[in-house]
Amino acid sequence: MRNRHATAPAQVPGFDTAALRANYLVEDLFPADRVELLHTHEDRIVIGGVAPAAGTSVALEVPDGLAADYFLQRREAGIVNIGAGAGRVTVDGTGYELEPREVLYAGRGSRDVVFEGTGEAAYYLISTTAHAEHPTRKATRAEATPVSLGEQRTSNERTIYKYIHEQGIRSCQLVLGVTELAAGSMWNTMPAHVHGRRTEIYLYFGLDPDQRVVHLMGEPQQTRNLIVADRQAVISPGWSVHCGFGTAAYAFVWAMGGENTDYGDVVPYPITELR
Ligand SMILES: O=C(O)C(=O)C[C@H](O)C(=O)CO
Ligand SMILES: [Zn+2]
Repeated sequence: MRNRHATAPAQVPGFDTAALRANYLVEDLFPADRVELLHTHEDRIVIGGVAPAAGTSVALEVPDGLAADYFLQRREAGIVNIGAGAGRVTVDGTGYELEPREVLYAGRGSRDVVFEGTGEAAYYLISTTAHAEHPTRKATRAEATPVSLGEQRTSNERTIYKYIHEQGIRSCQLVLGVTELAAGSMWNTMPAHVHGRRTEIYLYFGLDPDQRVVHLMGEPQQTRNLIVADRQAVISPGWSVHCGFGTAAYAFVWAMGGENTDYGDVVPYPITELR
């Protein structure tokens, strides 16, 4: 399991492009033969990914760094099929079919998680610490809570599908959804915001290989940018804005862990206030 230390905002002005990418961008998350994992000390979130070959299956192993008997012994996880075709995840012997962009929540205490390869499915996992057991549950796109935001005029017309949240699949601290942009809309998350009580991670997907998302991060008064490719993630500490624009169509999984699960607990910064 890779490890990322937490950073302070005062470090950011001293980071060059390589250091920014080394601290906040996560690349190479979807191998075929194992679940690639990365732990960040920002709210102790673990993200992972696997894209098993058709006819194979890959189990979620517990890495040494968690010092646990099994991965979800003290954790919960959200799993999203970000691939182009259906997949199947088995949790403690129960199989869950996951169509593209559908979400499975696996509660604390789940022992065996297995990702089945269909050739087209790719599984993204995000895990936060958990102090209580909530039932393992899947949600289809129709069961998600859609929130429509933005306008065509400002190129940010989009639908935020909330899956794991206070009115949806319940969790200890994980809040997760998928944002889809309307055709021609390129900007996500405008106005940008921060939420000091939670870390958020965006996993961009559905982007053509020769296109990129320009992701803005940093304190609102001193932003930096990361050039992000398909299936790469960006870690946003509680002090960092997070928004971006794509050079072509894309979607992203956003997920948060931290002190509360109140989706609305954010401080927005209009574009006119960003520097
Ligand atoms: O497009 C958006 O706006 C988002 O997807 C915002 C995320 O939901 C988010 O950052 C939640 O804090
Ligand atoms: Zn946010």
